[in-house]
Amino acid sequence: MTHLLELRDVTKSFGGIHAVNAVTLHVDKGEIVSVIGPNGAGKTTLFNLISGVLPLTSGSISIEGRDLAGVAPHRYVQLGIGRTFQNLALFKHGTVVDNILVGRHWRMKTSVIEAALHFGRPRREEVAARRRVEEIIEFLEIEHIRDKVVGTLSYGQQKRVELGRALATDPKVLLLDEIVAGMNQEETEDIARFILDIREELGIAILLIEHDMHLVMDISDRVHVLNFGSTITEGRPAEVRSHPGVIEAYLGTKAARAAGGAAMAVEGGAR
Ligand SMILES: Nc1ncnc2c1ncn2[C@@H]1O[C@H](COP(=O)(O)OP(=O)(O)OP(=O)(O)O)[C@@H](O)[C@H]1O
Repeated sequence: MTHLLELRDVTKSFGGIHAVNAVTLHVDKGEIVSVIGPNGAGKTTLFNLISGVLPLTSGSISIEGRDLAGVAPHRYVQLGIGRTFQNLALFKHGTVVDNILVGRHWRMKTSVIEAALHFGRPRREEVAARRRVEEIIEFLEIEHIRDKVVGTLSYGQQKRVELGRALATDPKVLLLDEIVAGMNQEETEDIARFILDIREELGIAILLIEHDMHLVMDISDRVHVLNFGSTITEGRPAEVRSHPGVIEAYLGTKAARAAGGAAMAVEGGAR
């Protein structure tokens, strides 16, 4: 079976450190998969490999059966890999519309030179791009801030704009890097709802890195656990939560105490 996104024995070394070590994982259409692990486990490096920001040391990554070896990083977006970043990477002086439109332009086929030579396609593409941006704005319920300068918005609103920009690339799989970090509970619940809607209504698969264990356990179909770059285990949230290797990996760290507490609360139905 061809998976939507497939990593096989993916390794990334920095000098002597295996930041990611022989990781094999996949995401199928319609799935929400989370990658968790203590600080330094290799999660961000893994995302940077999947989105073409970093080259692999060894192994392979494919999307819809197409091996990404030799594919230029900017083409990853066109092949359907979209992402958000851990630290907001928005144009703070641009409006919400401008920022989401940037995502659309990453996806568009027309280059600047082509745009200078032909008129028909670029113009049609531009009209279609603006229409798509408006659909995304409506989907994310941010009509009321569409013309606001991004730098003036709250952190939660900015995160939503970043989500919008990633959606504007029309991804087949969307990588969300700690999308709810720094958000309050209400904002987190809003994002959880949007993630589920993105899957249900837009048919986009999701791969997320997350420290918020409530979110992970609530919305993931499968959870992949890393520690020191290697996979500890992979499975349904309930299986992963009680895995001895996972508990051990988290024990003693701050994230672990939060995670352990969250896991227990979830198990105990305290939410
Ligand atoms: N550019 C780099 N050069 C050298 N080492 C790196 C580089 N990037 C990451 N590392 C190392 O690789 C390991 C994995 O780091 P990574 O940032 O991927 O972990 P993480 O799971 O995302 O951590 P966090 O939860 O804190 O964001 C760490 O030991 C880190 O120091």
